[in-house]
Amino acid sequence: MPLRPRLTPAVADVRRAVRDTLAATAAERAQDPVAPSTADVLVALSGGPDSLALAAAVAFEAPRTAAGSTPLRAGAVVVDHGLQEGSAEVAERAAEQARALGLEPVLVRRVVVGSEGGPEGAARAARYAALEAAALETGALAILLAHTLDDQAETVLLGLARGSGPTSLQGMEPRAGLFARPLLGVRRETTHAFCADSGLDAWHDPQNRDPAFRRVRVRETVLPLLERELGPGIAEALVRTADQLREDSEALDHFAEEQAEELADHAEAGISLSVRGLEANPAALRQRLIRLAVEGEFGLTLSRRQTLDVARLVTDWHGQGPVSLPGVTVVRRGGVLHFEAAATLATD
Ligand SMILES: Nc1ncnc2c1ncn2[C@@H]1O[C@H](COP(=O)(O)OP(=O)(O)OP(=O)(O)O)[C@@H](O)[C@H]1O
Repeated sequence: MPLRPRLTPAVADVRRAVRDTLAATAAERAQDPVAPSTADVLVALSGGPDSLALAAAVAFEAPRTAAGSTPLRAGAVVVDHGLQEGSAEVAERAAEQARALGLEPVLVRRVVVGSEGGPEGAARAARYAALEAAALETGALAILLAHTLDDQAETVLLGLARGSGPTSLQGMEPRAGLFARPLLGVRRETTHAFCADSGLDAWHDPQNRDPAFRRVRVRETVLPLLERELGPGIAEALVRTADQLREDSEALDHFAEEQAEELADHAEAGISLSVRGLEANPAALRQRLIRLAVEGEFGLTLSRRQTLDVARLVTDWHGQGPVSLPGVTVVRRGGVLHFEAAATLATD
């Protein structure tokens, strides 16, 4: 299937969207040109229209992106979750399409999906682990995911419906560690038009239409209803809100990290924070300081409820006992909050 794309508006839009990410990766590669690698970027390809359009745009743009004195090399990874009948054939077909587009190497990785975090969460965890392993194997500096503006808008709306805080409402990050999402500014209809214009025959995951999933109902019913009732541009508006929240949230994270350096004391048993320092901070910073302490010291991510339980040792102090978190105990003693490994306290 040699790709002879017409340069339609959709093809131009998707190609343009990948250029910045590829240029950033090329600059990174040029810093370390002798590092052993077989690919510089990997496209995470499910075979669906979004990731197929991404794969085709990257296949076109990568050889035109200079990484020092050589062009950028792009490969692909297809993860076979082994959950649906015929999944191996779907994965192999996607891999064939990637090879035909000129991506190299193209890896197919079969994963075993556990049960922790529900079926979707477990599949996602297995997929991300396989993608990271593929990057390690090939020496790739970035894994490109094909989430679109519509995916982002759905994520924000789902977060609003759950009453989430800014961390969820800011949606998916354009870059997080190895993972990059170059299509977050591109509408799904554009990736679909890209495939049609380029003669690419995408796979349509039946789960993407199954109304048992909240996300599918948001996509197929809720967002179209909002657009009808409130006017077009709702998806873009939701993403603008998410972008503003991300900016504010990043600023608060930055201030909290600065404060943590002043307020935190590291001891053998764990970490402690001065109550007076926590009191002097507004709630948003106090909660971040608590989360930072627990995450930095014990690698535990606190829910909002757990964070507020700990914060009450500061804001609603009446001599109450310790707060128990998974593997961590938080106790207030002498004007200080002590975060200690649960086992340490038990043997005191
Ligand atoms: N089986 C897979 N193998 C490799 N990458 C995947 C796989 N499933 C999803 N991804 C990557 O994660 C992104 C988001 O996945 P998600 O399931 O939310 O979207 P999707 O509906 O599968 O999108 P697409 O239209 O690309 O299939 C995909 O765009 C793709 O880049």
